[in-house]
Amino acid sequence: MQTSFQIAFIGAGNMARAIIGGLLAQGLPAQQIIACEPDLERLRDLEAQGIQIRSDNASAVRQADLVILAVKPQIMRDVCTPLRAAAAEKHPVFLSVAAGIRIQALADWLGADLALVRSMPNTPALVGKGACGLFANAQVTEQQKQEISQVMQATGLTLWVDKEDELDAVTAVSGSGPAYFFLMMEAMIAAGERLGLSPDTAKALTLQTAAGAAEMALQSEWDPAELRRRVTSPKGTTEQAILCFQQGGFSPLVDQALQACHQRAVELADELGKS
Ligand SMILES: NC(=O)C1=CN([C@@H]2O[C@H](COP(=O)(O)OP(=O)(O)OC[C@H]3O[C@@H](n4cnc5c(N)ncnc54)[C@H](OP(=O)(O)O)[C@@H]3O)[C@@H](O)[C@H]2O)C=CC1
Ligand SMILES: O=C(O)[C@@H]1CCC=N1
Repeated sequence: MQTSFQIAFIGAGNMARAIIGGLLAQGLPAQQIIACEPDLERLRDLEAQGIQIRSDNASAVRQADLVILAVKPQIMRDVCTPLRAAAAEKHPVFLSVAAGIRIQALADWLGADLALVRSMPNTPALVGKGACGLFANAQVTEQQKQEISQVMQATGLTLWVDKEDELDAVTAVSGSGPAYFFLMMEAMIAAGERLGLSPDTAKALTLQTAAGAAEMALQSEWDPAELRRRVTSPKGTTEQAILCFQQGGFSPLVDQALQACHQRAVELADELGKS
């Protein structure tokens, strides 16, 4: 990928590292990335890959065109407010990946005239299979949106949403979504073992089946419901498993889980968004 942007990551934990991995894999030169954490020792592996490292967030903001805020929502306010002066000097675009931090809160903490993007990525960004929702404030220009799309597309699917509130739904579906599929994998591997497969065999079959089902659903002209029906022979084996899921309330449970996730994103925004 090509961008002239210097990209600073404030916080270099799980999500930042997934995006960084995706960007490097797509050929972004490591020197265009700056990673910031209070403890420099935790950044040595990134430094070894050619990434610039800093323990001073403000110095990174002064050097960046795009600042990716990737700290926990609970500390976002304390991390952002000391960056106000550097932001006013350099005017980079800020992109937050935090669940439940509204653009208005970022504007209150960083500066009302700044170009701000709120996003909800997910960790499969690391392998270029991420899914990311984005919402920009009015200060973000079309050209900046295009540049940000180009950066985030290096990590996978990238969609702009029309209303900021939609990002809480994006959180429930794809931000947190990888964990739901990992949970399903954990349960299937354990069940496979109980049915007599070795742990390695149960894991290999489960992961390949998950990847195969996802790839097939992406490539197929049929929707997932039809693909499911095509696996489910009348009076066959799958039918028994699906019946068991349905009798256990699988679809309402998934609905409840996503509602709870969505609700938590709204709660976080209400709790943490005060200026
Ligand atoms: N993990 C996920 O799947 C997803 C996460 N997100 C969002 O990404 C954000 C980060 O989450 P995640 O990566 O999981 O969390 P992590 O805890 O893994 O990463 C946050 C990093 O920020 C560091 N940090 C703490 N204080 C500062 C500071 N003052 N300046 C710079 N860095 C600091 C932390 O260091 P230390 O550990 O020493 O405190 C940590 O390494 C959250 O807002 C979350 O909502 C969004 C989508 C998916
Ligand atoms: O669990 C969380 O709060 C973060 C946001 C989405 C995925 N992980």
